[in-house]
Amino acid sequence: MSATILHVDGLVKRFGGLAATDGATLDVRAGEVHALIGPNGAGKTTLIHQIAGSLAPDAGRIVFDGADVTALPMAKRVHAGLARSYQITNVFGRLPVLDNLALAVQARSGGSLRFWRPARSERARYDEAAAVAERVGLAAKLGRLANELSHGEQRQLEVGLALATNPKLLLLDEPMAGMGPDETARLLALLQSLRGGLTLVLVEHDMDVVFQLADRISTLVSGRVIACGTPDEIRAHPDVRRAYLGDEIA
Ligand SMILES: Nc1ncnc2c1ncn2[C@@H]1O[C@H](COP(=O)(O)OP(=O)(O)OP(=O)(O)O)[C@@H](O)[C@H]1O
Repeated sequence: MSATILHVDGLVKRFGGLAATDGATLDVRAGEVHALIGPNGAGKTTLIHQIAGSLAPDAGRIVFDGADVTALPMAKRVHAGLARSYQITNVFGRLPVLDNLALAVQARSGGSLRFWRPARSERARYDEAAAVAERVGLAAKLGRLANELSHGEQRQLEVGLALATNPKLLLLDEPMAGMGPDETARLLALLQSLRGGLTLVLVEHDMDVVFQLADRISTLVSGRVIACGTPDEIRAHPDVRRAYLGDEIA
């Protein structure tokens, strides 16, 4: 069995009187694809924000790759190898795909946005950006402006921007949202191709995607993980069926 790369212990986040996460506990193994599912409002996105570091928990602990990162700001978590795929609003729409990726590579190296840089490191950065573009299926679109990409291609670019930070674990919040069947199939194939070297944690409402992609699934209800297991175990789990899946996957 693989080692645990992420241990989430008793995370709580309250918004006024509402506990969006209410003692969420979860273990993610190195190299696995781990899906978070649950009904609307169960706290999935809140949990992803807490793991990424964009939302501070009110209680609980996050241990990543052997270190307690609960109090670390997001940028330091990215440096430690814990990255989140962002919505396209965070990319430079009027810059080409390749430049967006090169900026993400630069951000990882801690580079500032100086206008003078040694030519060799500049070339290395662009070579690396091109390699990431290839990995996410955008090798033919290097010169295309980000805001001219199709919706599915923008999602591929988002994944590429996260990959450019060279993560050990990648968090994805509803990667398939708003995509048609062809685009979904393409992104699914891309995520499949990442398995192994990288650990993936994703929130996804498309159960076909979840059950095809995930090695293990955690089910969140009212801010707590009520069950964790393989797709077969989750499909058959009486509490999960009662709380969420019902006849959907019968
Ligand atoms: N910033 C916020 N302020 C107040 N309430 C919030 C905030 N963010 C989330 N909530 C509430 O916390 C609960 C959990 O929300 P969250 O978005 O984490 O659930 P989710 O499982 O991702 O839902 P969905 O599947 O609908 O995206 C919801 O009741 C939501 O309304």
